[in-house]
Amino acid sequence: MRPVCVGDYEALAREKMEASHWEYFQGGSGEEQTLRANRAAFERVFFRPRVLVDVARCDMSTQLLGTPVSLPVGIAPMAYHCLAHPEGEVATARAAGAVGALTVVSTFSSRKLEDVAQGAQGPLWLQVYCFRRREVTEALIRRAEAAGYKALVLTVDTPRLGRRERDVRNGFSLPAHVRAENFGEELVAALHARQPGASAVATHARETIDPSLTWESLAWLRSITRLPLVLKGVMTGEDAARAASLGIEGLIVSNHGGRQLDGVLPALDALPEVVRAVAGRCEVLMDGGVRRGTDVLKALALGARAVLVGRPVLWGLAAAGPEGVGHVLSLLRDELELAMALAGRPSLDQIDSSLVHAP
Ligand SMILES: Cc1cc2nc3c(=O)[nH]c(=O)nc-3n(C[C@H](O)[C@H](O)[C@H](O)COP(=O)(O)O)c2cc1C
Ligand SMILES: CCCCCCC(=O)C(=O)O
Repeated sequence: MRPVCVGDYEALAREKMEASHWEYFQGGSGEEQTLRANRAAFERVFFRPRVLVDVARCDMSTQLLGTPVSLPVGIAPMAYHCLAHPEGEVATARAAGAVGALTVVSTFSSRKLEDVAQGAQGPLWLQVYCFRRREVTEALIRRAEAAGYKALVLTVDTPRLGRRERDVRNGFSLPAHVRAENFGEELVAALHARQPGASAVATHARETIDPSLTWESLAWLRSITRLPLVLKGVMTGEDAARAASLGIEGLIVSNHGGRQLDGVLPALDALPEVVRAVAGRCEVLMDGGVRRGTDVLKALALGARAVLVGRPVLWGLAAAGPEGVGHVLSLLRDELELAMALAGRPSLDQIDSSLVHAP
C-alpha cells in the first residue's frame, strides 16, 4: 500500500538502506535524550480550536526572507543525500521545488551546489559550516551567490561533532561513491578513511571546522556577502536577542535533530523564548521532530514562521527517490491544510498562541 503518513516512509527506507548509513541518518548523540524529546515535546501541546469559521479555502502560502513559498514547510540542510539515492540533493531539491517548498542545501551536499541549483525549480538557501581555512568558506559562498542561492544559513551548534555512538560503533565512513562534492580531494579524504571505533565524519569535522567561531566572526561573514544571514542552532532567548541586535535576518531554533549536545531542551520548547526575545526583529524558523501537519501547526502557533523537516525527507528519498520526497512534503502540506480547517484558522496570519494549550 502507498504510504499514508510520513512515518510509513521510515520503515520503507530502512529496508532499502545499508545498516551503517541508516544509523548515520537516524542517530542522535549520547543517550539520544534530545532526539526522543524533540518528538515528545509535540505531544505535550494541545489545540484550542475555534468553530463556525469559513474554512472553504485554507491558504498556506507565505514568504521567507522575501522569498515566496507555497507552504511553511521546508527541507532542513542534511549532508550526503547520495547515501539514500544516486541523484541525491538534485532529486531532493527538484521534488521540493515542484511543491513550492524551500530547500536548505548543506555545505556537505553530495552533489555540487551548482548542479542542485540547476535542477531545482524552487528557492534554495545554502547552509554554511565555517572552515578553519576561511578561504574555503568564502569560495563556497561566492559559488552559492553565483548560482542564485537566496540566503546563507550559518550553523552555530557544531564547533565539534556531537558524539554519535551508533557511528562510533559502526566505524562509520563515507563509501567511495558518496563524496562531499563541493570540495577538492584533499579537504574530504578523511571522510572516507574507515577506522574501527571512530566516526570519520567526526574526525573530519575536528580537522576542518573552525571551533573558534564567535559572535565577532559574524562581521567577517557579513563583510563577504550581501545575502541575508540566518543562524541555525540558536536555543536561548539570550543568544536570540544578541543575534537580533546584530541585524541577523533569521534564526532557526534547532538542536540539530538531537545530534549535537545531548540533553539540550526540545526545539519546540525553546521556540517561545526565542520568539519573545527577538520581538519581530528577525524571522524565526524551527526544526526537530516535525513529522505531522499538526506538528507544523503547533510550531506556527508557538511563533515559528515556518518549520524545516529533516530525516523524513531522507526516508522519502531512500524509499522512492524524488517521488518519495514529493510525497512526504505533500503529506505534510495536506495534513497542515486539514489541521488549519479543523482548527478554524484558514490562513497563516490567523495562527497564534491562542490556538494552543502548552505546558
Ligand atoms: C543525516 C543528517 C545530516 C545532517 N546534516 C546537517 C548539515 O549538514 N548541516 C546542518 O546544519 N544540519 C544538519 N543536520 C541537522 C538538520 O538540519 C536538522 O536540524 C534536523 O535533522 C532536524 O530534525 P529532524 O531530523 O528530526 O527533522 C543533519 C541531520 C541529519 C539527520
Ligand atoms: C561539522 C562537519 C560535519 C557535519 C556533518 C553533517 C551534519 O551536520 C550531521 O549532523 O551529520
